Amino acid sequence: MPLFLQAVITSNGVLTPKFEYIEKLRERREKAQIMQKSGVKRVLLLGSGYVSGPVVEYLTRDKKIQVTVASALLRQAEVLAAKYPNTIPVTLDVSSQEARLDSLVQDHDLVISMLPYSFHPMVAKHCIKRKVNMVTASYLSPAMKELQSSVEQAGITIVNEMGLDPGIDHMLAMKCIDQAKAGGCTVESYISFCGGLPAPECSDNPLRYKFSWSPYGVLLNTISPAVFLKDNQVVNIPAGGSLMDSTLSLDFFPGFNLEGFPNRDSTKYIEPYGIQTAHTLIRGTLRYQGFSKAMSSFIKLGLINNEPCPTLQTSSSPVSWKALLCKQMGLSSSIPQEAFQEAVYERVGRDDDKMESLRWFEMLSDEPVPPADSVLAALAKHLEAKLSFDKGEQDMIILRNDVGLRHPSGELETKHISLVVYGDPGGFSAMAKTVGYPAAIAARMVLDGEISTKGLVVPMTQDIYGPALERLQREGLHFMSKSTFHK
Ligand SMILES: NC(=O)c1ccc[n+]([C@@H]2O[C@H](COP(=O)([O-])OP(=O)(O)OC[C@H]3O[C@@H](n4cnc5c(N)ncnc54)[C@H](O)[C@@H]3O)[C@@H](O)[C@H]2O)c1
Ligand SMILES: N[C@@H](CCCCN[C@@H](CCC(=O)O)C(=O)O)C(=O)O
Repeated sequence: MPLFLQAVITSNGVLTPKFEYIEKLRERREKAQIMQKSGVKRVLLLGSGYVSGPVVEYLTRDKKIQVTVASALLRQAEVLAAKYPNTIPVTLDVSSQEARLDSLVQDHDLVISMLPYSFHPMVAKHCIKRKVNMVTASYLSPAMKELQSSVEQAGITIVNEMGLDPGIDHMLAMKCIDQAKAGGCTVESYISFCGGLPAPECSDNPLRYKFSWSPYGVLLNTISPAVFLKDNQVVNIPAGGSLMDSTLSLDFFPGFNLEGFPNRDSTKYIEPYGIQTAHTLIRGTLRYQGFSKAMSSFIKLGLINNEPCPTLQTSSSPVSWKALLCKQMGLSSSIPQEAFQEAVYERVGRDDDKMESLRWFEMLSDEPVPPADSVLAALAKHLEAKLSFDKGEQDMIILRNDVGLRHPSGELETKHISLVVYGDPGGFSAMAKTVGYPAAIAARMVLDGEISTKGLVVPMTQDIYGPALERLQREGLHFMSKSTFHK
């Protein structure tokens, strides 16, 4: 085909002759090279998913920052980059193109990894090799901690846990704890719950949930183990699904119908928060009531399983949900529908609501399972298709920290610190704003030398949380604080 007859759909949806498109890309790259020579800072953003938008929006407000958005999904990176100046989309699969990752890292002043968190240690190794600073919104995992001394030796900074939860929760906690200690108080308890939710009017599905961040991550968290401290007792919840049976109803905002369950190992924050005096320390996840009950049927059917599943990997002969569930229960897929439904009913504890939920998700039928590497990845794709936000629908985030403080007078005060944010219809989601802006603010602080500590950094010190919380307020995130006094 002659060159002028070839066309591409560009990120703004316009059919553009291919040579014009290539010309545009060439112009953008040349501009980037000129900018590099004129003191412009170059930021490599890895990942263009749910929460990446505000990162680019915030950074490119400064004309002296150029952002390269790299993603395995080029189209997704293009759509994001097209909205902002000085932003170049590139394709990169970090699992198969490590040399390309390395050369991109070398070519930038700072890397922000918004990839699935299992990739961060690999990215960090290239940042260490190329002495380039890095920011993530993810937990400081054991694999990242192993890199502590190499990060220090390389003389670079890696900021971790700079999102919402973890992120804003830590910053609000530490601001309160530091101020309380300065006033002579002792911290007796810390209870923090955070949830990414649909706005209440968008919650009409059996899970009362819609995805505002990685569906795979949301689902995987439901079988995580958890540890927390309650009245000086360490409580352990084993991995594999008991978490969804450890739900309690929460009424700190009585107008919302909320439940919560513990989130990972809360006790590991006793030391970094400096609250060895606390008898209770719980970090938890918030959902609308009904989530954990509906979710537990997926768990009971063995669907939250991330082991490779070769039968699901091909799209040529798709498996049906009925056949997959039969396999999970050790039944023949030719079993009559009635007997199949009875077996499922038995497996989910003879609960009519759970059956209704499985029917709503079309999982008791011959509906095909999306091709994926594992049963969990297939479920994530299936639910994402059914539980994404429609145009005009809003998500919300709720974050609530309750900090019990004993005053020198003996009086007990509970500080209730809350953040409630709604997504902008047609704009950024609440989750994207509350994860992307903290990460972008940290990136600016590193680029500007405001964060200069070398090694693995978390936002728990006043030099970081002070300016970061102030800047987040300027982005429209309003923190509320109230107190209750007990005799
Ligand atoms: N701290 C918090 O409050 C918080 C909240 C939400 C998300 N997060 C974290 O932020 C990160 C981004 O979250 P998200 O919801 O945008 O995730 P997402 O799944 O929507 O996006 C992931 C991005 O990575 C890209 N990607 C996946 N595999 C890749 C590969 N092999 N090579 C290159 N690109 C690849 C995808 O194309 C996508 O652009 C995740 O690590 C998530 O756990 C933190
Ligand atoms: N706990 C809340 C808020 C979600 C924020 C997601 N944070 C991720 C961070 C994972 C990481 O990147 O290390 C999580 O899994 O908790 C909810 O579930 O609605």
